[in-house]
Amino acid sequence: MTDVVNIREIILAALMEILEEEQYSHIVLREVLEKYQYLDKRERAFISRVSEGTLENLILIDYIIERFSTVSVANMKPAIRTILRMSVYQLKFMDSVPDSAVCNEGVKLAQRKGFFSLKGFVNGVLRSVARNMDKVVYPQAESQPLEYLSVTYSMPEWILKEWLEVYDFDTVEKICLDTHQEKMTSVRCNLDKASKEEIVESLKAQGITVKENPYLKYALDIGGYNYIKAVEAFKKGWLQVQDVSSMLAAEIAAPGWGSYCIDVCAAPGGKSLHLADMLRGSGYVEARDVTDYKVKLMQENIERIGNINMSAVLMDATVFDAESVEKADILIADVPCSGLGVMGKKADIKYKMTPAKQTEIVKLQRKILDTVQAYVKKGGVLIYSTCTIAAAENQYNVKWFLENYPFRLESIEPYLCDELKGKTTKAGYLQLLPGVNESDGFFIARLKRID
Ligand SMILES: C[S@@+](CC[C@H](N)C(=O)[O-])C[C@H]1O[C@@H](n2cnc3c(N)ncnc32)[C@H](O)[C@@H]1O
Repeated sequence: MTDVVNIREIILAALMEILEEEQYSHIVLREVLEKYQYLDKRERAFISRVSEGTLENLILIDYIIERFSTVSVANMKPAIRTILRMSVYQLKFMDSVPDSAVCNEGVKLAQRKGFFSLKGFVNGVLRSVARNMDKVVYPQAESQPLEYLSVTYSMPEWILKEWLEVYDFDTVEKICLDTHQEKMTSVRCNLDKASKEEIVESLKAQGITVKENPYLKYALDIGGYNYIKAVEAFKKGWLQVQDVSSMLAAEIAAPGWGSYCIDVCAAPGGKSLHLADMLRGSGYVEARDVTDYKVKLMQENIERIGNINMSAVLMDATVFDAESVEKADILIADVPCSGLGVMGKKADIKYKMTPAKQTEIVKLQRKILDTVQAYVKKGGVLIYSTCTIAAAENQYNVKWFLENYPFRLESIEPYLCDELKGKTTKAGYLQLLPGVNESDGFFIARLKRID
């Protein structure tokens, strides 16, 4: 590596932004890798691995630090806390870096950041961790199930408690484990533009790994590419990056020929584009979102694909629009949510979400539903979806909605493969669980207007 100290300084700065300044990890890390494109592949891989690994395992790392530090992690200076965290990640998970190098670099980093008086503290904690890592006693599943799940998988206890109210221990452990697994990317093939064979061939010609998706014939799982915008099949508009769970939302919406669709929280446009493809030039899709930036993002996608009956519209879903009343055959409310179903892709979500923030999100979801339900025609369908596993945002919101508005749940079994049919699908909704299903965590309900 060209300059190990600088590489670690880059990681420290990125982690500080994410953990101490509330920035989103996927944005910070993308910007860092763009900025340091000139570094060699190994150095960039080191930056990604240490940053992402530290985030994914933060609770476990803090647990280890607490065993060897006289100062609690919460009371440390932010830079010292972050140096210890990223160093302990390397000690625990990276055999390729010698312990002595991790300790020395941690101490040098503290010095470079001006903490001369804390050099001894950093050195002491790191060397104790390095010497005694094998002796750390961890919570056991039998005697301390909550602490065991929390420390082993670095999952906040409040989230686990919510899940354990609804699912058994084994299911919760599968969800937790899945957040640490490397994932392939789901893509939706646009079979009107190219056959699946052509798309697979084009991907393989670029050295990309391709796997069939178990739930939908036109979905593929791909891996081993660097940058999606450089993938030929993507540039030609043959495929969209979209998790299969999100594709299922459009499948369950099942727009008929000529349907008018309104997607009230549409950006970046995955489900809207999917609906437009399904309409095959008939009907129309209005893809709305609340910021200029996001509407532009959708416009870019519309232009790349070309020739579709869809427009991107700037509109706040919490503000009533009289012109939309009873206009939609299909209304998609893929509302903002806590995102606990996509933690495997965005490791910091689990630390940034809190019960108070979740309560605010539920209020926003209900406000959006309250406003947009009137846009559904009589006999039309409202699809309510989220990328979370929280009952408060999913099942309880649907229950609240049915108690207050003239809709009923409708079976979604006609739209699902056998593997996905289960306890609730006849009743009209589906909760996908990462680690149990081969998808993100996602919730979909099909609600039909009855008055
Ligand atoms: C879960 S994402 C939607 C993903 C999208 N449906 C797709 O499939 O690509 C939620 C979206 O809601 C948007 N949003 C948040 N508050 C909103 C509001 N008041 N009105 C409209 N859109 C809003 C966010 O900008 C975000 O793009």
